[in-house]
Amino acid sequence: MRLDVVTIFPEYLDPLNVSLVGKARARGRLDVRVHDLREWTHDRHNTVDDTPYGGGPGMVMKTDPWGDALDSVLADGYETGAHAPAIVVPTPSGRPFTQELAVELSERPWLIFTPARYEGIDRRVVDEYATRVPVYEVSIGDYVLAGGEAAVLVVTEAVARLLPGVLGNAESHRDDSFAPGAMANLLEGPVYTKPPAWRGREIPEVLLSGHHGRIARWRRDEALRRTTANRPDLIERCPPKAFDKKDREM
Ligand SMILES: Nc1ccccc1-c1cnco1
Repeated sequence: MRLDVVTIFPEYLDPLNVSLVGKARARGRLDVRVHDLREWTHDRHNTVDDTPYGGGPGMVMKTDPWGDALDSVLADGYETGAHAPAIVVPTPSGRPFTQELAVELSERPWLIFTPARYEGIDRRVVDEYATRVPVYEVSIGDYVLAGGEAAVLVVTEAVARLLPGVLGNAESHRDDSFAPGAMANLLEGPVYTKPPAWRGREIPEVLLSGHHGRIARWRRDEALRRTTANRPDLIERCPPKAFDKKDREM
């Protein structure tokens, strides 16, 4: 997968050089290119924004720098063999970013992120490029950020970990919260590791029993408990599947 990010704060994307995404890049699973939007400005002050038509607070990001940047990134990608790009616009007014959307994005060969600052990007930029490529307007949650770069980090990590060969077997995303299966749509329950006792706190007995069926049931009960407490909407929306026969017999 190729990822391009066009931003006025390229250094904000430095975390893409470390950890899971950094390793995926080193392994050649991910080709990440970060571009400074100001490269496509031509005035002395490298201007990227202006006052909004119709008045109102804040500034709006201008059409020309974005248009020149996206034309350049698209041309470069096509010239180097990339194909089927999609533009991802982080915005508070976008569709919610979910695991399902992460899976959809992970199946695309090329994503171009356009994190905006200020009040957003002149709408004509999205309208123009939506005639050429799929455009995903995506929100990572109902809160206000100063810009979309943090959302790019979130989306990139959620997508990268789904790429083949990025997660080792030990880190399989099979048991993720929201992954399909009996625990689908349930939050993950508590986890424990050595030592067996810590400051007078012991491990739940069942986890030491070696009885896989009882352990599986305990984990599901704990997941149900946590989901009911923290995300009752997930229970209402998709009642968890019953344990299948093999679980009951274990
Ligand atoms: N608040 C923001 C400001 C600028 C660009 C994206 C966002 C955003 C994305 N998801 C939630 O908020």
